[in-house]
Order: sequence, then structure tokens, then C-alpha cells
Amino acid sequence: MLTARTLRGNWATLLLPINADESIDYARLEEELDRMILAVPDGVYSNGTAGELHNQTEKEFDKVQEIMAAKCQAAGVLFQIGANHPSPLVSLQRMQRMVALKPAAFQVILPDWVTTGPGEQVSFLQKMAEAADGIPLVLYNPPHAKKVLHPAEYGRLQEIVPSLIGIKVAGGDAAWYDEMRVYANSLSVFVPGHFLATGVQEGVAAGAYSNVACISPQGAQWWWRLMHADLAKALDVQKRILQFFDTCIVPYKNAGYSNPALDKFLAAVGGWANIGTRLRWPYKWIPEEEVSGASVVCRKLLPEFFEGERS
Ligand SMILES: N[C@@H](CC=O)C(=O)O
Repeated sequence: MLTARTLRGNWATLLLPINADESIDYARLEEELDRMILAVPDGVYSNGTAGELHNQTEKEFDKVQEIMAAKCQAAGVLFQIGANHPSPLVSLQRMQRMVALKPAAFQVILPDWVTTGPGEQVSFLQKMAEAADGIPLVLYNPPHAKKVLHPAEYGRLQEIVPSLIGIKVAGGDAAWYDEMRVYANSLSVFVPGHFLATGVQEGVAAGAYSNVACISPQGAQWWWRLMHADLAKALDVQKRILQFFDTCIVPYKNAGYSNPALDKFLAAVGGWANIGTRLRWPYKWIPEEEVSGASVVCRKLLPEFFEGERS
């Protein structure tokens, strides 16, 4: 069973391939998983923002988790299920239905329409922990959540809900890392993929649910290993990752594309699976025609991620 100490590394997110008729393409999803598993990531997870947790029917949700669980269990790869939904009741039901799949952990978000106060957060997590039946929880608390907590608040929740082993957060400046360091022994802190080397340098980050793995699950895994072999080199890679983001991703963010649109674009640039850039209604996606320009820049800045393409 995962603990705050053993939950580590580079975890790759499932992205939903969407057909022109808005259905999920499960055949492409299976291929994507096969390729992801070949990269031997520390783990695979579903239903983060990038996995479009907010835009699936319950039937689709169940099917996506069943496919992921079957593939990961057959390959011996750890997987986490995002039992996430803005509604607390739907989150609870998602978890209750998925306990039988025995994920290594469940990711949960706080209720996200009417914000929760401290007591309500405890009540929510306690009930989710009870439903998880011994499977640990990871609190996914991104910057766009209605309620973004401070380091001491994560620490308080962990003390009251012991099966809360990790958090998935945006990270922050030096002051944030100083505050978070106090709780980093009892909570596995995951920061955004593109800042993972900084998080490791700060002695706080145990891993990332990684947007860098969207570009290349293999490249992100190589980079994670480099952080422990030669942090200075890994920080240099991060500089180049950030340069790529500034050049090719931030302009789309500034033009109003959502995070899932950006993550699918990253995967299309990486080109390791046929996921496509399309999102479901009503969200706009980055046109496929834009992929090739960014691919050239990405390969120039991060050649290590694409070494396999040349051999
Ligand atoms: N924030 C992301 C991380 C991957 O890009 C998520 O939705 O899990």
C-alpha cells in the first residue's frame, strides 16, 4: 500500500481521445495506455483536469477506469483513480463504485461549487476516506479550485485524516516551499511537472502528476531519474522545458485555451500516441495544424526526450 514515503515519482495522466461525434474513442485510449505503460512510469492516473474529470457521464467514467485498471494490473504498473467531480455526492459515488478496482490511491478534489470551510473539508475527507476502505487519498488542490489551501491547512487535514498521504498542488515561491517543508514528511507533495526539478531542489517535492509526461512519458521518466543522479543537469533541462512552454504553450494559455487543451496539445507535440487535440463541447481545442511548428521547437530544445525517434 502506498504511503506518504513511498508515493513518489513521475505519474502520467490519461488523456481522453475524443471523436468528431464527441464520443470517447476507447480503442485509441487503450493504445495510449499501452504506450504509456511501455515508458514504465512510476504510475498512471485518471481523471485529473487533463483527463476531463468534469465532462464525462458516469457510464463513461466507469469504463475509462475499468480499462486503465485492467491494463495497469496486467502490466504491474501502479495506478490512481481520480474520484473527482465538483459535486461531493458524485465524487463519493464514483469512489464507492471504484473501490473494487483496488487503485494504489484515490485522488479527490474538494467540493467545488459552494466552497467548503475547515469543518466541511474534514467532514468531506473523512467520508471519502471511509468509502475508500483503506485505500489512501491524495488531495488534488489546483490553483483553479474554488478553495485553495495553505500549507498549514494541508498539514491539519493530514493530522485529522491519516489516510490522506499526498497532495497535488501548484507549488509556489521560496516562502511557500519553506512553509510546506514542515509537512513534507507526513505528506507526499506533488508539484506541476514543469517545476519538478525546483521542487526536488527545495527538498519538498516527491514527484509530479506530470504535464511533462504529456509531452513524453519516457522523457519525463528519464528527467525524474536525472534529478536524483545530477540535479544541476536536471535544472538545466527544466530551463529548456520552461523555454518551450514560454514559446509554444503560454501564448495559447493567454489566448484563453483551457488546461486540458494545453495538455492535449503537449501530447500531440510529443506524438507518442494518437490522442488528438480535440476537447468536448463546449471547450475549444488547439487545431491539429498548429502541432508541427511547436514540435520542431520542442525537439530542438529537448532533444533528449526524442532520442528513440532517431534510432
Ligand atoms: N494538472 C494536471 C496534471 C497534468 O497535466 C492534471 O490534470 O492532473
